[in-house]
Amino acid sequence: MAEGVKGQWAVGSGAWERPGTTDHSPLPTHPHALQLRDIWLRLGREVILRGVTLDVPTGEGVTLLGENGAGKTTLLRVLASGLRPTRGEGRVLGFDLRDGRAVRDCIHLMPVDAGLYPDLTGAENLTFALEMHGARGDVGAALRRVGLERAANRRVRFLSAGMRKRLALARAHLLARPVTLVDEPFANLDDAGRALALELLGDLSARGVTLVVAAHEPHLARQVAPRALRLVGGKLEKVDG
Ligand SMILES: Nc1ncnc2c1ncn2[C@@H]1O[C@H](COP(=O)(O)OP(=O)(O)OP(=O)(O)O)[C@@H](O)[C@H]1O
Repeated sequence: MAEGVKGQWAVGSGAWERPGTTDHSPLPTHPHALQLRDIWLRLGREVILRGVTLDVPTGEGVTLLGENGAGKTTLLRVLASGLRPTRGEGRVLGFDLRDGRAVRDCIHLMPVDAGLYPDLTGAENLTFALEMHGARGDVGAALRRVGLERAANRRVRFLSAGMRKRLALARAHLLARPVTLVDEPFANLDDAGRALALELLGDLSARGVTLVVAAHEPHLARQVAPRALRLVGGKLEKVDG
């Protein structure tokens, strides 16, 4: 732990079993899934985040709101250690954000564009994701659950936007990382797809996964991630009600 921040971070230890898989190798757990302290981020000439401080107890669900361009995706990328803050510090399950490898092992980010490999099939994308995390799971069942069994052997580049979103949700559900960040999970989905997204994310939440859901549909997102925060002017504001 860096000098100067001792005592600022809650500590804890334990083991995490990957829910939904047959792989029970322990991962660290911690009373706080996310801890951010005065995070600033500049991208080019623009300062996107201007002092974001956040504590998310493990297992809590957070809905992240904010208008287009507010910085939701950027904040999710910081949390996934994909972008290094210009200033400030953060921890994911006790791991310093600068320890990208440790953070990426316990976190999954579902990007807004689904973040799939276009030249792999649906089944290959899921299998590859499991292998990357050293986890096991039932790829066929995951594809069936999201209604993509017939698309299992089609390359992702030939799937529709909604089908890709379903596949990305299936991957997030299969991986069930202790901290799961989802960027606009309801976009591009039909009514049944939105219900499915709620079901899969609700399932993760019920298993103790800490969810952060960036969305423009608070009425949906808060069903699975009740605490709502809004990014305004690069800072987080509490949303009442
Ligand atoms: N690579 C980049 N370089 C420079 N600026 C960027 C970069 N990526 C994003 N931005 C800027 O950061 C700001 C926040 O973008 P971000 O995608 O985080 O917003 P958002 O809240 O997710 O928006 P939306 O609701 O439209 O998805 C925007 O002004 C955007 O132009």
